[in-house]
Amino acid sequence: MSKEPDRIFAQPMAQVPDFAFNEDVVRVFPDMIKRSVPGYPTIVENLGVLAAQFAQPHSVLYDLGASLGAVTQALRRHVRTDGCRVIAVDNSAAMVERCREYLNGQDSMFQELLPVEVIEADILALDFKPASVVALNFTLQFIAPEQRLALLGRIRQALLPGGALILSEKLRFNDADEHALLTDLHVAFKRANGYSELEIAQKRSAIENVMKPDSLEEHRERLLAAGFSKVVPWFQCLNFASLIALP
Ligand SMILES: C[S@@+](CC[C@H](N)C(=O)[O-])C[C@H]1O[C@@H](n2cnc3c(N)ncnc32)[C@H](O)[C@@H]1O
Ligand SMILES: O=C(O)C(=O)C[C@]1(C(=O)O)C=C[C@@H](O)C=C1
Repeated sequence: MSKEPDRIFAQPMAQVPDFAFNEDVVRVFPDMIKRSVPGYPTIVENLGVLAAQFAQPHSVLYDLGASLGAVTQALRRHVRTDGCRVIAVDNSAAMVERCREYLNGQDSMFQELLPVEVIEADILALDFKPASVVALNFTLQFIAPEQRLALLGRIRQALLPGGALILSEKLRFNDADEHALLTDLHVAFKRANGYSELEIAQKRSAIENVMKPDSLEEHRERLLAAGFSKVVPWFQCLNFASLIALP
């Protein structure tokens, strides 16, 4: 993975453009996500461990909004179930191109990995195959809020008995004090990871129009409305969490 440091928001910008998963972001993405999302390495590695418990023989494992394929690589490190294959999907051409390179690297270093296909597509237009594991790792928050329920409904329909959706998201909190505290602590996390006040402020304004976090309660209610039977949070670090949703 690229070691290039994220300096995207380091210089003052006259007008901060909306955040996009373009070539510039792709180049620094491993550094950006690790320094921005508390618990990210733990979530990614354990997503593989969890997936191994839900993977059903001869089924598909989806990594939706795969970016550079960190989750796909974790699935391939941990899932040993017969006949499984991974489908990684992203609608950023720059991400998909680099993701394929990284997965080729993984193929050349390890044997007997699950087969993987990387597709450049909009997950809202995807024709889902029967799947035992679906990972949405910090992707749903970039989908327009009015499209989220329909997408989760289609994922639920595709899920096989014994499978699971694993959903990781930045959270907002209905209690104003809780929201303020965890937001401040997230800023402290970013500062401790070397981001300046300017970088933190410019990134905040870049993502505010394109990334709309929900509360844990909203996630739970929407997942149940989409037909999931049980929602179990398995990880939270500050204002970032990951949930297991069972069909
Ligand atoms: C925060 S990143 C996901 C990080 C990644 N899952 C990981 O764990 O490293 C969100 C990704 O979702 C992708 N994305 C956003 N909307 C999408 C859509 N409608 N269809 C497919 N991919 C989408 C973006 O291009 C971006 O790569
Ligand atoms: O909240 C932030 O500041 C973030 O940077 C979050 C977040 C995310 O959750 O996906 C936003 C964009 C980048 O992909 C990396 C991290």
